[in-house]
Formats: sequence, C-alpha cells, structure tokens
Amino acid sequence: MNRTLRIGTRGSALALAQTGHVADALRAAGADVEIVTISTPGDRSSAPIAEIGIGVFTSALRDALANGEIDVAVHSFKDLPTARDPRLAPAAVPPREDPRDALVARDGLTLGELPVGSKVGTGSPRRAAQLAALGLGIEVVALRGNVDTRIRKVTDGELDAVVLARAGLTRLGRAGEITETLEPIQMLPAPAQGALAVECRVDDVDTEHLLQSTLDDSASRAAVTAERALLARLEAGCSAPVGALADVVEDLDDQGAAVLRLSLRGVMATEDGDLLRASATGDLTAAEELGRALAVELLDLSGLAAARSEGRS
Ligand SMILES: NCc1[nH]cc(CCC(=O)O)c1CC(=O)O
Repeated sequence: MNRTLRIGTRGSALALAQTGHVADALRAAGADVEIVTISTPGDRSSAPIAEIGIGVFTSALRDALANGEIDVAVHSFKDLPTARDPRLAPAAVPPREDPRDALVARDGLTLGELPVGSKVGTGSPRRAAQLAALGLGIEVVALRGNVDTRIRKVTDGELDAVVLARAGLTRLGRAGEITETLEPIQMLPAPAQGALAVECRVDDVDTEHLLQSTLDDSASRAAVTAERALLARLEAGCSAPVGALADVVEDLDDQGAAVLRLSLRGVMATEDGDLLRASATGDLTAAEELGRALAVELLDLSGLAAARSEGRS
C-alpha cells in the first residue's frame, strides 16, 4: 500500500499526543502517514459537557473521516457515543494506558489528607458522585477545560485539587504532577478510560487490516467492549454517573487449566446520590454479554433502591 494515510485528530495537546503515538506505530510498520488537525465544536465551546452533549468532540472527526478528508481517526475511546457509526469501522484498540483516575492536589496531598472543606474540581458527574460518596467533607466544584487549564486552578490556588484521567497526564508527560492514583475500589473510571479508538471508513478494507494488524490489542479491546456494553445497556452518555472497569485475569477452567477471563466491576449513582456497585466475571470472548449482564444487575439494584426510597418518603 503506497498511499499516504491521513490521520485526523483534534487539536488539543492530549489529542495530538495520542495521535502522535498512533502515527509513530504506523510509521514503524512502514506506513506513510500525515497528521491532519480537525477543529470540533467541543473544542470551541466552554459550556459544560453535560449541556453541549455527548459526541461534541468526536462527531466532526467522524464526519471528516466519512467524507474522505482523512483516512483514519484517533479518539479517546471514552468520548465516543455508545452507538456505532455505520459509516466507520472500529479498526483498532491499541494497548490501553492505566485506566485509573488521578488526583493532582496542592502540596502533594492525597484525598485522605485534604482538610474538610477543600475544593476539588471535576466536570464529571461520575467523579463527583464517587467523591461525594467517600464522605470526606470536601466540596466538589464543577470544572471544564483542557488538562493544562484544570491543573492551573490548583497551581493558582483557586482549587485544592482536581481529578483527571491518569492516562491523559501520562500521555502529556505530566504524570509526575499526580499526588495520588485513585484505586478503583474508591473511584471506578469511566468506561473505556485510558483506551483509544482508531477508526477508518467501513469500506476501506486495506486500511482496516493495516490498523488492526499493527495497533490492535485483543485484551484491551475485550475489556473496553465489556465496559462499553455495560454503559450502553444503562443508556447513559459519557457524562452520566457510571463507572466501569474490566481486568483480564487468569483463572482455572473445569479441567484445572489456566484460562484468561474478564473481571468486570461497575458503579452507578442513583438520583439520591447513593452508589450501587456490582461485579461479575465472564469469558474473554463474551465481553458484551458480560457488560450487559452486569448492567441488568445494576438496574435491578436501582429498582430496589428506588423502592426503598419510595418507602422512606
Ligand atoms: N473527557 C475528556 C477526556 N477524554 C479523555 C481523557 C483522558 C484520556 C483517556 O481517558 O483516555 C480526558 C481528560 C480526563 O478525563 O481527564
């Protein structure tokens, strides 16, 4: 294949870093690539994500890909709507970065060390709900903007801390500013956090094969598939209070032989702000079923929770 692949990306520092990694991997495999920056309405607006809607960062990129302006699109997987775009093929999920959330706090503090009344910034209802549920007496402050803007609120003293995806900081070379990596037991990440989605046009079979064979990591893909199936079944967008994390774990089959399985944990906030948690394990090859089954379990729990809160009122 001698054509130059045009790889589209958003213009944020994070998006450029992510796309740079993908471009390097493709070049190392002998492909000729060029990076094209596409501005999205999400980048131009400063309104809260919950108001401007899911897909603001990704739909302009997807349109450019479908129109033939670019040949490959690189997205943060967690920013993609759960519905598949029929014009595009989800060609590759590269090896995932650490999916956990991270705290960047003043004076090197951890969550547990933040004094009562501390202001912690996040624009994510998922992070806000899980922070509130820790019962630390901290004040969660709404926040938007790129990684640099958010961290600057801490350096400037406006906030005591912010919560961000560890993966974003790592990709920007700023992991050294993390003061605590939050364990999933207290803060489950967004479904697909830390993973990238690399797409091409659905009829561009050559590119699909190239992307798949050079970039795709089957374990990352299985984990993300389970997490996203859970999210889709809960019919929640990227900013809804749903967290999920799948790990590939070694288990023993009926004959005692080692097999790899998926272990999935999920959390969902109720309207009352209570957290519902559930977990399940399943076959690596049945990731979607696992995600859907765990979503149903969470929905059952939320039905019980709703009935209980009716009883109280
Ligand atoms: N919604 C913004 C967004 N989309 C992807 C990342 C980080 C990288 C990733 O999760 O892959 C971020 C920033 C953040 O949540 O801190």
